[in-house]
Amino acid sequence: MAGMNRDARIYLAGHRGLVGGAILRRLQAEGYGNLVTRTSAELDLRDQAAVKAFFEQERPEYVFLAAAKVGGILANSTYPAQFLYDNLMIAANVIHASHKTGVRKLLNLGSSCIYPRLAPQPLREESLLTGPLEDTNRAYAVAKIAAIELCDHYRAQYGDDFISAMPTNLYGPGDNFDLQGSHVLPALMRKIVEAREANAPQVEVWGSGTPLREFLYVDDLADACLFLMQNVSESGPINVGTGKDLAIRELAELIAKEVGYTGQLAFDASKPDGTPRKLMDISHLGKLGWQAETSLQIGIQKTLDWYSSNVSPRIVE
Ligand SMILES: NC(=O)C1=CN([C@@H]2O[C@H](COP(=O)(O)OP(=O)(O)OC[C@H]3O[C@@H](n4cnc5c(N)ncnc54)[C@H](OP(=O)(O)O)[C@@H]3O)[C@@H](O)[C@H]2O)C=CC1
Ligand SMILES: C[C@H]1O[C@H](OP(=O)(O)OP(=O)(O)OC[C@H]2O[C@@H](n3cnc4c(=O)[nH]c(N)nc43)[C@H](O)[C@@H]2O)[C@@H](O)[C@@H](O)C1=O
Repeated sequence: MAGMNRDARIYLAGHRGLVGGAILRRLQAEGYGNLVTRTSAELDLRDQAAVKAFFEQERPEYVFLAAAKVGGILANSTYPAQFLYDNLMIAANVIHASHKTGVRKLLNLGSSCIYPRLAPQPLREESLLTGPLEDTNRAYAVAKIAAIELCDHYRAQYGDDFISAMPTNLYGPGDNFDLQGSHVLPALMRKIVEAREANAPQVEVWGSGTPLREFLYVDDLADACLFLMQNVSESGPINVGTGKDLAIRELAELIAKEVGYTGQLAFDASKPDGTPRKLMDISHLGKLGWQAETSLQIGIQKTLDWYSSNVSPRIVE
Protein backbone atom coordinates (compact mmCIF):
# COMPACT_ATOMS: atom_id res chain seq x y z
CA MET A 1 0.00 0.00 0.00
CA ALA A 2 2.00 3.05 -1.21
CA GLY A 3 3.70 3.03 2.19
CA MET A 4 0.51 3.12 4.29
CA ASN A 5 1.44 0.24 6.55
CA ARG A 6 -0.34 -0.71 9.79
CA ASP A 7 1.89 1.65 11.81
CA ALA A 8 1.37 4.66 9.54
CA ARG A 9 0.15 7.76 11.34
CA ILE A 10 -3.27 8.47 9.88
CA TYR A 11 -5.47 11.52 10.53
CA LEU A 12 -9.13 10.75 9.89
CA ALA A 13 -11.04 14.05 9.76
CA GLY A 14 -14.77 13.66 10.46
CA HIS A 15 -14.53 10.28 12.23
CA ARG A 16 -17.95 10.63 13.90
CA GLY A 17 -19.78 11.18 10.61
CA LEU A 18 -21.41 8.69 8.24
CA VAL A 19 -18.33 8.37 6.03
CA GLY A 20 -15.66 8.93 8.67
CA GLY A 21 -17.33 6.39 10.95
CA ALA A 22 -17.25 3.76 8.21
CA ILE A 23 -13.60 4.49 7.38
CA LEU A 24 -12.75 4.29 11.10
CA ARG A 25 -14.45 0.88 11.47
CA ARG A 26 -12.57 -0.37 8.44
CA LEU A 27 -9.15 0.96 9.48
CA GLN A 28 -9.57 -0.50 12.96
CA ALA A 29 -10.74 -3.85 11.58
CA GLU A 30 -7.63 -4.00 9.36
CA GLY A 31 -5.31 -3.30 12.28
CA TYR A 32 -4.27 0.29 11.62
CA GLY A 33 -3.35 1.33 15.14
CA ASN A 34 -1.83 4.78 14.78
CA LEU A 35 -4.96 6.81 14.16
CA VAL A 36 -5.47 10.47 15.05
CA THR A 37 -9.01 11.82 15.43
CA ARG A 38 -10.62 15.01 16.75
CA THR A 39 -14.24 16.02 17.13
CA SER A 40 -15.29 19.41 15.73
CA ALA A 41 -15.53 20.66 19.31
CA GLU A 42 -11.89 19.70 19.91
CA LEU A 43 -10.63 21.03 16.57
CA ASP A 44 -12.73 23.35 14.41
CA LEU A 45 -11.27 22.77 10.96
CA ARG A 46 -12.48 26.22 9.85
CA ASP A 47 -9.86 27.72 12.19
CA GLN A 48 -6.66 28.08 10.19
CA ALA A 49 -4.35 28.67 13.16
CA ALA A 50 -5.78 25.72 15.08
CA VAL A 51 -5.43 23.42 12.06
CA LYS A 52 -1.83 24.55 11.50
CA ALA A 53 -0.95 23.90 15.16
CA PHE A 54 -2.65 20.49 15.09
CA PHE A 55 -0.75 19.32 12.01
CA GLU A 56 2.56 20.63 13.35
CA GLN A 57 2.01 18.77 16.60
CA GLU A 58 0.49 15.50 15.33
CA ARG A 59 2.44 15.16 12.05
CA PRO A 60 0.10 12.74 10.27
CA GLU A 61 1.53 10.90 7.26
CA TYR A 62 -1.85 10.11 5.67
CA VAL A 63 -5.07 12.12 5.75
CA PHE A 64 -8.66 11.07 5.01
CA LEU A 65 -10.64 14.31 4.64
CA ALA A 66 -14.20 13.23 5.54
CA ALA A 67 -15.09 16.30 7.63
CA ALA A 68 -17.57 18.66 6.02
CA LYS A 69 -20.79 20.56 6.47
CA VAL A 70 -23.19 18.02 4.94
CA GLY A 71 -26.95 17.80 4.51
CA GLY A 72 -29.85 16.98 2.27
CA ILE A 73 -31.60 19.10 -0.29
CA LEU A 74 -33.47 21.32 2.19
CA ALA A 75 -30.44 22.04 4.41
CA ASN A 76 -28.32 22.82 1.35
CA SER A 77 -30.84 25.26 -0.08
CA THR A 78 -31.66 26.89 3.30
CA TYR A 79 -28.10 27.45 4.55
CA PRO A 80 -26.00 28.00 1.38
CA ALA A 81 -23.65 30.50 3.02
CA GLN A 82 -22.70 27.98 5.72
CA PHE A 83 -22.27 25.16 3.21
CA LEU A 84 -19.98 27.34 1.10
CA TYR A 85 -17.95 28.95 3.90
CA ASP A 86 -17.49 25.90 6.13
CA ASN A 87 -16.50 23.61 3.30
CA LEU A 88 -14.14 26.11 1.66
CA MET A 89 -12.41 26.76 4.97
CA ILE A 90 -12.19 23.09 6.01
CA ALA A 91 -10.74 22.07 2.64
CA ALA A 92 -8.29 24.98 2.35
CA ASN A 93 -7.02 24.61 5.91
CA VAL A 94 -6.59 20.83 5.86
CA ILE A 95 -5.08 20.66 2.38
CA HIS A 96 -2.69 23.54 2.99
CA ALA A 97 -1.58 22.24 6.41
CA SER A 98 -1.08 18.80 4.86
CA HIS A 99 1.18 20.38 2.27
CA LYS A 100 3.12 22.44 4.80
CA THR A 101 3.78 19.49 7.12
CA GLY A 102 4.70 17.02 4.36
CA VAL A 103 1.71 14.67 4.46
CA ARG A 104 2.56 11.74 2.18
CA LYS A 105 -0.95 11.24 0.81
CA LEU A 106 -4.36 12.85 1.26
CA LEU A 107 -7.77 11.63 0.14
CA ASN A 108 -10.30 14.44 -0.32
CA LEU A 109 -14.01 13.53 -0.38
CA GLY A 110 -16.33 15.43 -2.71
CA SER A 111 -19.75 14.61 -4.07
CA SER A 112 -21.59 13.85 -7.32
CA CYS A 113 -23.26 17.28 -7.12
CA ILE A 114 -20.06 18.86 -8.51
CA TYR A 115 -21.20 18.01 -12.04
CA PRO A 116 -23.34 20.36 -14.16
CA ARG A 117 -27.10 19.87 -13.83
CA LEU A 118 -27.52 19.01 -17.50
CA ALA A 119 -24.27 17.11 -18.10
CA PRO A 120 -24.69 13.90 -20.14
CA GLN A 121 -25.68 10.84 -18.06
CA PRO A 122 -23.99 8.85 -16.74
CA LEU A 123 -21.78 11.61 -15.35
CA ARG A 124 -18.20 11.31 -16.50
CA GLU A 125 -15.27 12.89 -14.68
CA GLU A 126 -14.58 14.96 -17.82
CA SER A 127 -17.89 16.83 -17.34
CA LEU A 128 -16.50 18.82 -14.43
CA LEU A 129 -16.76 22.59 -15.06
CA THR A 130 -18.58 22.23 -18.39
CA GLY A 131 -21.87 23.92 -17.43
CA PRO A 132 -24.14 25.47 -14.78
CA LEU A 133 -24.68 23.66 -11.48
CA GLU A 134 -27.94 22.53 -9.83
CA ASP A 135 -29.33 25.49 -7.83
CA THR A 136 -30.33 23.61 -4.66
CA ASN A 137 -26.72 22.68 -3.85
CA ARG A 138 -24.62 25.12 -5.89
CA ALA A 139 -22.88 26.61 -2.84
CA TYR A 140 -21.83 23.20 -1.53
CA ALA A 141 -20.77 22.07 -5.00
CA VAL A 142 -18.60 25.16 -5.55
CA ALA A 143 -16.75 24.44 -2.29
CA LYS A 144 -16.28 20.80 -3.29
CA ILE A 145 -14.97 21.85 -6.73
CA ALA A 146 -12.55 24.26 -5.03
CA ALA A 147 -11.25 21.36 -2.92
CA ILE A 148 -10.59 19.25 -6.03
CA GLU A 149 -8.79 22.20 -7.60
CA LEU A 150 -6.67 22.63 -4.48
CA CYS A 151 -5.62 18.98 -4.58
CA ASP A 152 -4.84 19.16 -8.29
CA HIS A 153 -2.87 22.39 -8.13
CA TYR A 154 -0.89 21.31 -5.06
CA ARG A 155 -0.06 18.13 -6.99
CA ALA A 156 0.96 20.14 -10.08
CA GLN A 157 2.90 22.89 -8.33
CA TYR A 158 4.41 21.02 -5.36
CA GLY A 159 4.16 17.33 -6.26
CA ASP A 160 1.83 16.56 -3.34
CA ASP A 161 0.02 13.21 -3.64
CA PHE A 162 -3.49 14.55 -2.98
CA ILE A 163 -6.42 12.72 -4.61
CA SER A 164 -10.19 13.32 -4.77
CA ALA A 165 -13.00 10.75 -4.61
CA MET A 166 -16.52 11.75 -5.69
CA PRO A 167 -19.10 9.46 -4.10
CA THR A 168 -22.69 9.30 -5.20
CA ASN A 169 -25.46 9.62 -2.53
CA LEU A 170 -24.49 7.53 0.51
CA TYR A 171 -26.39 5.78 3.28
CA GLY A 172 -25.80 3.28 6.06
CA PRO A 173 -25.12 2.88 9.79
CA GLY A 174 -24.24 6.20 11.45
CA ASP A 175 -26.28 8.33 9.04
CA ASN A 176 -28.07 11.51 10.13
CA PHE A 177 -31.78 10.81 10.73
CA ASP A 178 -32.95 14.40 11.26
CA LEU A 179 -36.10 14.88 9.20
CA GLN A 180 -35.21 18.40 8.03
CA GLY A 181 -31.44 18.17 7.65
CA SER A 182 -30.85 14.65 6.37
CA HIS A 183 -30.69 13.04 2.96
CA VAL A 184 -33.61 11.18 1.43
CA LEU A 185 -32.81 7.60 2.38
CA PRO A 186 -32.49 8.01 6.17
CA ALA A 187 -35.39 10.49 6.19
CA LEU A 188 -37.73 8.07 4.40
CA MET A 189 -36.55 5.15 6.53
CA ARG A 190 -37.37 7.03 9.73
CA LYS A 191 -40.71 8.34 8.44
CA ILE A 192 -41.80 4.91 7.23
CA VAL A 193 -40.75 3.13 10.45
CA GLU A 194 -42.62 5.74 12.49
CA ALA A 195 -45.68 5.49 10.24
CA ARG A 196 -45.75 1.70 10.69
CA GLU A 197 -45.47 2.04 14.46
CA ALA A 198 -48.26 4.64 14.56
CA ASN A 199 -50.46 2.80 12.05
CA ALA A 200 -50.47 6.02 10.02
CA PRO A 201 -52.35 5.77 6.70
CA GLN A 202 -49.73 7.69 4.69
CA VAL A 203 -46.15 8.90 4.59
CA GLU A 204 -45.03 12.22 3.16
CA VAL A 205 -42.43 12.05 0.40
CA TRP A 206 -40.92 15.35 -0.75
CA GLY A 207 -41.17 16.46 -4.37
CA SER A 208 -42.66 14.57 -7.29
CA GLY A 209 -41.03 11.18 -6.69
CA THR A 210 -39.60 11.23 -10.22
CA PRO A 211 -35.98 12.38 -9.64
CA LEU A 212 -33.47 9.59 -10.10
CA ARG A 213 -30.77 8.92 -7.55
CA GLU A 214 -27.97 6.38 -7.12
CA PHE A 215 -27.18 5.06 -3.61
CA LEU A 216 -23.94 3.55 -2.34
CA TYR A 217 -23.69 1.69 0.98
CA VAL A 218 -21.19 3.53 3.15
CA ASP A 219 -19.07 0.47 4.01
CA ASP A 220 -18.53 0.01 0.28
CA LEU A 221 -17.36 3.62 0.10
CA ALA A 222 -14.94 2.98 2.98
CA ASP A 223 -13.58 0.03 1.00
CA ALA A 224 -13.15 2.31 -2.04
CA CYS A 225 -11.38 4.94 0.07
CA LEU A 226 -8.81 2.42 1.29
CA PHE A 227 -8.40 1.10 -2.25
CA LEU A 228 -7.76 4.61 -3.56
CA MET A 229 -5.37 5.45 -0.74
CA GLN A 230 -3.44 2.26 -1.42
CA ASN A 231 -3.43 2.15 -5.20
CA VAL A 232 -4.25 5.41 -6.97
CA SER A 233 -2.30 8.65 -7.42
CA GLU A 234 -3.80 10.99 -10.01
CA SER A 235 -5.41 14.38 -10.39
CA GLY A 236 -9.11 15.08 -10.98
CA PRO A 237 -12.27 13.67 -9.45
CA ILE A 238 -12.70 9.88 -9.28
CA ASN A 239 -16.35 8.79 -9.32
CA VAL A 240 -17.43 6.20 -6.75
CA GLY A 241 -20.86 4.61 -7.13
CA THR A 242 -22.81 1.55 -8.15
CA GLY A 243 -23.73 2.59 -11.69
CA LYS A 244 -27.44 1.97 -10.97
CA ASP A 245 -30.14 4.46 -10.06
CA LEU A 246 -33.87 4.47 -9.32
CA ALA A 247 -36.68 6.99 -8.92
CA ILE A 248 -37.40 8.41 -5.44
CA ARG A 249 -40.86 6.80 -5.65
CA GLU A 250 -39.23 3.40 -6.21
CA LEU A 251 -36.86 4.03 -3.30
CA ALA A 252 -39.80 4.82 -1.01
CA GLU A 253 -41.59 1.67 -2.18
CA LEU A 254 -38.50 -0.45 -1.56
CA ILE A 255 -38.02 0.92 1.97
CA ALA A 256 -41.75 0.44 2.70
CA LYS A 257 -41.45 -3.20 1.58
CA GLU A 258 -38.42 -3.83 3.82
CA VAL A 259 -40.09 -2.09 6.76
CA GLY A 260 -43.38 -3.91 6.19
CA TYR A 261 -45.43 -0.73 5.77
CA THR A 262 -48.50 -0.92 3.54
CA GLY A 263 -49.86 2.66 3.74
CA GLN A 264 -49.86 5.24 0.96
CA LEU A 265 -47.08 7.54 -0.25
CA ALA A 266 -48.18 11.20 -0.33
CA PHE A 267 -46.01 13.40 -2.56
CA ASP A 268 -45.46 16.99 -1.35
CA ALA A 269 -44.93 19.11 -4.47
CA SER A 270 -44.05 22.17 -2.37
CA LYS A 271 -40.66 20.58 -1.62
CA PRO A 272 -37.82 20.75 -4.19
CA ASP A 273 -36.98 17.88 -6.54
CA GLY A 274 -33.41 19.03 -7.06
CA THR A 275 -31.47 17.71 -10.00
CA PRO A 276 -33.50 15.32 -12.20
CA ARG A 277 -30.75 12.71 -12.37
CA LYS A 278 -27.12 12.22 -11.30
CA LEU A 279 -26.04 8.73 -12.23
CA MET A 280 -22.28 8.22 -11.99
CA ASP A 281 -20.15 6.82 -14.78
CA ILE A 282 -18.02 4.43 -12.74
CA SER A 283 -15.96 3.01 -15.59
CA HIS A 284 -12.75 4.80 -14.56
CA LEU A 285 -12.69 3.32 -11.05
CA GLY A 286 -13.78 -0.03 -12.52
CA LYS A 287 -10.74 -0.02 -14.79
CA LEU A 288 -8.53 0.81 -11.81
CA GLY A 289 -9.91 -2.35 -10.18
CA TRP A 290 -12.70 -1.45 -7.74
CA GLN A 291 -16.43 -2.10 -7.70
CA ALA A 292 -19.24 -1.89 -5.13
CA GLU A 293 -20.52 -5.09 -3.49
CA THR A 294 -23.67 -4.31 -1.54
CA SER A 295 -27.02 -4.28 -3.35
CA LEU A 296 -29.47 -1.54 -2.41
CA GLN A 297 -31.87 -4.06 -0.88
CA ILE A 298 -29.19 -5.61 1.34
CA GLY A 299 -27.84 -2.19 2.26
CA ILE A 300 -31.30 -0.99 3.26
CA GLN A 301 -31.79 -4.13 5.38
CA LYS A 302 -28.47 -3.57 7.16
CA THR A 303 -29.23 0.10 7.75
CA LEU A 304 -32.72 -0.74 9.00
CA ASP A 305 -31.27 -3.30 11.43
CA TRP A 306 -28.83 -0.70 12.69
CA TYR A 307 -31.50 2.02 12.95
CA SER A 308 -33.97 -0.26 14.71
CA SER A 309 -31.44 -1.44 17.28
CA ASN A 310 -29.96 2.00 17.91
CA VAL A 311 -31.72 3.68 20.79
CA SER A 312 -30.69 7.19 19.81
CA PRO A 313 -29.56 7.48 16.20
CA ARG A 314 -27.67 10.60 15.17
CA ILE A 315 -29.86 13.65 14.60
CA VAL A 316 -28.07 16.73 13.17
CA GLU A 317 -30.18 19.69 12.04
N1 LIG B 1 -23.72 11.63 2.96
C1 LIG B 1 -23.71 11.56 1.65
O1 LIG B 1 -24.70 11.16 1.02
C2 LIG B 1 -22.49 11.99 0.88
C3 LIG B 1 -21.34 12.49 1.49
N2 LIG B 1 -20.26 12.84 0.72
C4 LIG B 1 -19.06 13.44 1.31
O2 LIG B 1 -18.51 12.66 2.34
C5 LIG B 1 -17.92 13.50 3.32
C6 LIG B 1 -18.47 13.13 4.69
O3 LIG B 1 -19.88 13.25 4.67
P1 LIG B 1 -20.79 12.55 5.78
O4 LIG B 1 -20.01 11.57 6.53
O5 LIG B 1 -22.04 12.16 5.10
O6 LIG B 1 -21.11 13.80 6.71
P2 LIG B 1 -21.55 13.80 8.24
O7 LIG B 1 -22.36 15.04 8.43
O8 LIG B 1 -22.14 12.51 8.58
O9 LIG B 1 -20.17 13.93 9.02
C7 LIG B 1 -19.36 15.04 8.82
C8 LIG B 1 -18.37 15.14 9.96
O10 LIG B 1 -17.61 16.33 9.72
C9 LIG B 1 -17.26 16.90 10.94
N3 LIG B 1 -17.24 18.34 10.82
C10 LIG B 1 -18.19 19.16 10.31
N4 LIG B 1 -17.81 20.44 10.43
C11 LIG B 1 -16.60 20.43 11.04
C12 LIG B 1 -15.70 21.44 11.45
N5 LIG B 1 -15.97 22.74 11.26
N6 LIG B 1 -14.55 21.07 12.05
C13 LIG B 1 -14.27 19.77 12.26
N7 LIG B 1 -15.07 18.76 11.89
C14 LIG B 1 -16.24 19.09 11.29
C15 LIG B 1 -18.34 16.50 11.96
O11 LIG B 1 -17.66 16.21 13.16
P3 LIG B 1 -18.35 16.16 14.63
O12 LIG B 1 -19.26 14.96 14.59
O13 LIG B 1 -17.19 15.98 15.55
O14 LIG B 1 -19.09 17.44 14.80
C16 LIG B 1 -19.01 15.29 11.32
O15 LIG B 1 -18.88 14.12 12.07
C17 LIG B 1 -18.22 14.94 2.92
O16 LIG B 1 -17.11 15.52 2.29
C18 LIG B 1 -19.34 14.79 1.92
O17 LIG B 1 -19.28 15.78 0.93
C19 LIG B 1 -20.29 12.71 -0.64
C20 LIG B 1 -21.38 12.21 -1.27
C21 LIG B 1 -22.57 11.85 -0.59
C1 LIG C 1 -25.49 13.69 -1.62
C2 LIG C 1 -26.16 14.88 -2.21
O1 LIG C 1 -27.34 15.14 -1.49
C3 LIG C 1 -28.07 16.32 -1.80
O2 LIG C 1 -28.67 16.27 -3.04
P1 LIG C 1 -29.99 15.43 -3.28
O3 LIG C 1 -29.65 14.10 -3.82
O4 LIG C 1 -30.92 16.23 -4.10
O5 LIG C 1 -30.53 15.32 -1.77
P2 LIG C 1 -31.57 14.52 -0.93
O6 LIG C 1 -31.06 13.19 -0.59
O7 LIG C 1 -31.90 15.41 0.22
O8 LIG C 1 -32.88 14.40 -1.84
C4 LIG C 1 -32.97 13.54 -2.94
C5 LIG C 1 -34.37 13.55 -3.51
O9 LIG C 1 -35.25 12.92 -2.59
C6 LIG C 1 -36.41 13.72 -2.38
N1 LIG C 1 -37.02 13.43 -1.08
C7 LIG C 1 -38.21 12.83 -0.89
N2 LIG C 1 -38.52 12.77 0.40
C8 LIG C 1 -37.46 13.30 1.08
C9 LIG C 1 -37.20 13.50 2.45
O10 LIG C 1 -38.00 13.16 3.33
N3 LIG C 1 -36.00 14.06 2.76
C10 LIG C 1 -35.09 14.45 1.80
N4 LIG C 1 -33.91 14.98 2.19
N5 LIG C 1 -35.34 14.29 0.47
C11 LIG C 1 -36.51 13.73 0.12
C12 LIG C 1 -35.89 15.13 -2.57
O11 LIG C 1 -36.96 16.04 -2.81
C13 LIG C 1 -34.96 14.94 -3.76
O12 LIG C 1 -35.68 14.92 -4.96
C14 LIG C 1 -27.23 17.51 -1.69
O13 LIG C 1 -26.95 17.69 -0.35
C15 LIG C 1 -25.99 17.38 -2.48
O14 LIG C 1 -25.16 18.40 -2.20
C16 LIG C 1 -25.29 16.06 -2.30
O15 LIG C 1 -24.10 15.95 -2.34
